[in-house]
Amino acid sequence: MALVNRTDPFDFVLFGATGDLSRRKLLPAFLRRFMAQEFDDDARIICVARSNLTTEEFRDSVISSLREFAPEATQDKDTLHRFLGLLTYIYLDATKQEANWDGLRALLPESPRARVFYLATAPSLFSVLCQSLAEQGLVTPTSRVVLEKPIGTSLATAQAINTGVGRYFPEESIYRIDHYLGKEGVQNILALRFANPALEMLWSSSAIDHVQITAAETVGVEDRGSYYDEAGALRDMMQNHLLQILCMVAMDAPASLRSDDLRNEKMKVLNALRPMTPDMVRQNVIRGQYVSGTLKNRIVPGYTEDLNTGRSSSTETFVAIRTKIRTARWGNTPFYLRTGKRLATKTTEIVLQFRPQVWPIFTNMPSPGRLVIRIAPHEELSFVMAVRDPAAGSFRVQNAKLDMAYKNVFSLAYQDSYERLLLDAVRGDPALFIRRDEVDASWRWVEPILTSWQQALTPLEPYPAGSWGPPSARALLARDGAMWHEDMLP
Ligand SMILES: NC(=O)C1=CN([C@@H]2O[C@H](COP(=O)(O)OP(=O)(O)OC[C@H]3O[C@@H](n4cnc5c(N)ncnc54)[C@H](OP(=O)(O)O)[C@@H]3O)[C@@H](O)[C@H]2O)C=CC1
Ligand SMILES: O=C1O[C@H](COP(=O)(O)O)[C@@H](O)[C@H](O)[C@H]1O
Repeated sequence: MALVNRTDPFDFVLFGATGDLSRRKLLPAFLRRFMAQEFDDDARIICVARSNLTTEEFRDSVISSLREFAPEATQDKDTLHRFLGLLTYIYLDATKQEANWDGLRALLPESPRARVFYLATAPSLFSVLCQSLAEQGLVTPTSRVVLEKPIGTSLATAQAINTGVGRYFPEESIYRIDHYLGKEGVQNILALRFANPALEMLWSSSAIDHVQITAAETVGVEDRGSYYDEAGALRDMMQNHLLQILCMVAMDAPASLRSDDLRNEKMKVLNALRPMTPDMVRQNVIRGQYVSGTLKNRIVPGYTEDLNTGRSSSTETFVAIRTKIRTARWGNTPFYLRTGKRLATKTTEIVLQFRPQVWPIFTNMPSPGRLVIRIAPHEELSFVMAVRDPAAGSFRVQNAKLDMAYKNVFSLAYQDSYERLLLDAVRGDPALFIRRDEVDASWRWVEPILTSWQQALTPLEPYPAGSWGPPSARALLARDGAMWHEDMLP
C-alpha cells in the first residue's frame, strides 16, 4: 500500500472562495488530496468572500462546482460529505472598515498550528488584506500567505505589492504561486538533468543548437476578458510561467533541492538573460492577436469578438521571443519562447535541438536529433535520433523516436498542479514558489519589451485561430536556420 504523507493539523483561510479560481481549481484540488487521505483529522478550511452566504449555502454551491470540475472525486458520497464538513464560510468585505474580522478571529483560536492565508482575490487586495490580518492579530509565527498571480503588471507595481505584503509577512512566509512549477513535467526537468549525468554532459551550447519552449493553448480569453485585455500574453504567461520553465532548463545544478538553493540558481539565469534594447525587441520579439479561424473543425471568433466590448484592442494574445543567456554554458544557444491563445493544439513542451554532425559521412543526413519534454496535454519524453534504415538498399539513416509516455509507466499522483502546491503551502515547503527577487528580475527583463510596444515599435500581427501564430514567428527561427517543432519531421 502506498505510504500517505499526512499533513499536520492546519487552518487554511481561503480568501476569494466564491471566485472562478477557487471553484475550478482550488476546491477540487483540496477534495482530491482529502480523498487521498493526506489531511490531518484536525484540518479546517475557512472560506471567505464578499457574498452574504451561510455555510450551508456555500457548501451547496461548492457541491455543484465539484461535480463540474472534479466529477470523479464526487462519486463517493461519504467522502464528499466529510470534505464539505471541513468547510466553514464567512463573509467579509476586505475594503470595508466594519468588515467581519471578529467572525474570522473567532474561527482561528490561538494555536501553534500551521495557518495559511490564500489570497485568491484581485492583487489590488493583497496589501490591504495582509495589513488587516496583521492589525487584527491574526498573523501568528506559523502563518504564511499565498499570493496568486499576477504579482503586478510592471516592475513598479510588483514592487509595491511585494513591499505592501512584506510589511506584515517575512519573505520566508510569502508563497507566490506559479502553477507551472507544480506540474509534474516541469518538476521532472530536475530529475532528467541532475539524475542523468550523461544527459547533463550534453546540456550546453557545445551539444545543443537551440532550445524551444512553447506553451500553446486552444482556448481563447473565455470569461476572463477584462483581466486579459489589461494583461496580454507577455504579462499573463511569459513573465512568469515561461521564464520559470526557462530557468529550470538553463540553471546549473543547485547544491540541494532546498528552496533557496533552487531559487539562487534560477536567479542566476534570470540575471544572465540578454537585456532587451528597443532594437533587440524589434528584431527578436513577435506579437500577434488572433482573428476568426477554424479550430478543430469549428469556426471560432476573433479576439475582439470574444471580448465583446464593441471596440478594437491592441492586446497581444501571442508572443514569441528569441533570446540568449550570457553564460559559459549557454552563450552560443538561442532560446525561443512562445505562447499564445487559440493556437492549433494545446501543448506545453520544451525542445532541445542537438547540433549537426561536424563531418557528415552519410550521403543523407536527417535531423541531428532532439529531446522533447512534453508537459501538456500529457507528460511524455521523446528522444529523436538517427538510425540506419534496414529496408534501404544503400546505407541510409533516418530519424526514429524513443518515447516514454508517463501514463505507460506511472500512475500520476496529481491531476492538477494546484494539488501539490496547496499542500506544499500547508506543509511549509516554499521550493515551488517564487521568491521576491525572481519576480523583480523577471519584470526587469520583460519591461523593456512593454515599453517598446507602447512606442509602437513592434507591429501587432493578426493570426487566424487554429494556426501557430503570425508567419513572422516562423521567420524568427528561419533566420537562424531553425524551425518550430511542429514543422519538423518526423
Ligand atoms: N480564474 C483563473 O483561472 C485564474 C485566476 N488567477 C488569479 O486568482 C485571483 C482570483 O481570480 P478569480 O477567481 O478568477 O476572480 P473572481 O473575480 O472570479 O473572484 C474574486 C473573488 O474575490 C472575492 N472578493 C472580491 N472583492 C472582495 C473583497 N473586497 N473582500 C473580500 N473578498 C472579495 C470575490 O467574492 P464575491 O464573489 O463574494 O464578490 C470572489 O470570491 C486573481 O488574482 C486572478 O488573477 C490566476 C490564475 C488563473
Ligand atoms: O496562468 C495562466 O495559465 C493558464 C494556462 O494554464 P495551463 O495549466 O492550462 O497550461 C492560462 O490559460 C491563463 O490565461 C493564465 O492566466
